Amino acid sequence: MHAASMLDQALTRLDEAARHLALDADVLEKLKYPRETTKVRLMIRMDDGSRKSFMAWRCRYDDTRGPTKGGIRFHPASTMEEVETLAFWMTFKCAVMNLPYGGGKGAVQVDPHTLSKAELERLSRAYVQAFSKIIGPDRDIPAPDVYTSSMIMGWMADEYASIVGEATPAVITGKPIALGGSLGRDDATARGGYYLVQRLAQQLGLESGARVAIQGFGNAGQNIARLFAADGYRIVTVSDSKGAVHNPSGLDVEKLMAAKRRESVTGLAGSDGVSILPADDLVSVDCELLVPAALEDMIHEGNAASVKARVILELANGPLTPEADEILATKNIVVLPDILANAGGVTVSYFEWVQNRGGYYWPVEDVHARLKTMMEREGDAIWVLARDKGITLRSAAYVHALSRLACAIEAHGTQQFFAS
Ligand SMILES: NC(=O)C1=CN([C@@H]2O[C@H](COP(=O)(O)OP(=O)(O)OC[C@H]3O[C@@H](n4cnc5c(N)ncnc54)[C@H](O)[C@@H]3O)[C@@H](O)[C@H]2O)C=CC1
Ligand SMILES: O=C(O)CCC(=O)C(=O)O
Repeated sequence: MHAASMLDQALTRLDEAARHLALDADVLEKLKYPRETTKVRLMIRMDDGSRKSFMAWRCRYDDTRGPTKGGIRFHPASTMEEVETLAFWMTFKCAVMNLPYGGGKGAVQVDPHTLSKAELERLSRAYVQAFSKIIGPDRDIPAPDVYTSSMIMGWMADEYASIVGEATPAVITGKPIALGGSLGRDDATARGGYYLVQRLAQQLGLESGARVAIQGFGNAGQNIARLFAADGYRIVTVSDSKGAVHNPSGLDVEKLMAAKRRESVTGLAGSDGVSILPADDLVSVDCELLVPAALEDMIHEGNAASVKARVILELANGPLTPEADEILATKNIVVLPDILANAGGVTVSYFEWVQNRGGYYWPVEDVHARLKTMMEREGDAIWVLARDKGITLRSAAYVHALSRLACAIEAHGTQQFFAS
């Protein structure tokens, strides 16, 4: 991760989108900087009685369109710049989907795999204690991201309830169903991307039987593998942080998931024609559809030219650098951009928040139907905008979001209300 320049890189997409709109200078001034980022050193008791501290952040990038919304990441390489960049992307993602939210994000710099379950719970509760004045159902609403889960969201919701003295499920989404989570949030990130590909399959030249390579095999990667495999796509290569496995005839997704539960997808190597591949080679595998579903900057100046896929579905946030975008455009590779492609997660988080506030819970079929409608509506609008303006889908997604943000900034007038 090139964290130092991450936000500047992300802002180049804003500048590019601004060229296609007649915007007041105030709009760009407002969106160029995070509104507030809070940094806290969390201190927890370890199982052996010692104390250990961890750096943690929460950024509320922009709240013009509503309370800030975005996940919390537990990762050893997380930095403040990464959190601010992810929060910037959330601002645009929520606007792309027309959700009544601004953008936020949080992180703890930790490798959660080195903690016991009890230590992980203490760390999750410590995060909420530290940020309890920043989060809130009408202020800032966290959710899961890399290496956080529904179990962690449940602990966090429970901690918030004990701080404020009443159950407040709408403060956090991605919770366990038993604590007010929504049906369908578990696979929503992948499902949104899947609905988008289904909708655009003809224009993208994709059909059942197409070969798919997936980078990252967590929530987003596993669920997209399952959904595509059930639809007749052939999953030929999959990677996780330990390495990659490859089978040109197709990998068995259930077996991949079992191997991942044991430790890593690489555990499948040696069986049924499955070979190990250096993880870096995944990007250049022969396939029609490449799905980055891990971390930022995985496709860059150094490897973009080797991509053979016709289409890239960005389930990860920021997996392509701006330099990679340029190289891929010259190769006519279509990129379904993160702020649209992975927006299924936050969209079903929004449904969860709505259900929490209404106290009425929807069947999973309703969640799926509403998600499909929204992915298709915004996907179609962005496709048409890109075609009419002769720009990439990424630029069109930013133009689409920026015009909504600009309207909201203007509507607020000069004295924007800040809930503080
Ligand atoms: N969970 C969610 O609701 C959403 C997640 N995203 C994004 O999707 C991406 C993945 O997130 P999740 O699946 O939720 O995380 P996760 O924690 O469930 O899984 C992450 C996966 O990435 C793998 N990984 C880590 N480093 C890697 C590397 N260098 N090469 C290959 N694989 C590597 C891990 O082994 C793991 O399988 C992130 O960019 C996240 O921000 C985006 C929208 C929503
Ligand atoms: O579900 C949410 O609220 C946010 C998910 C997230 O962090 C993301 O879309 O990157």
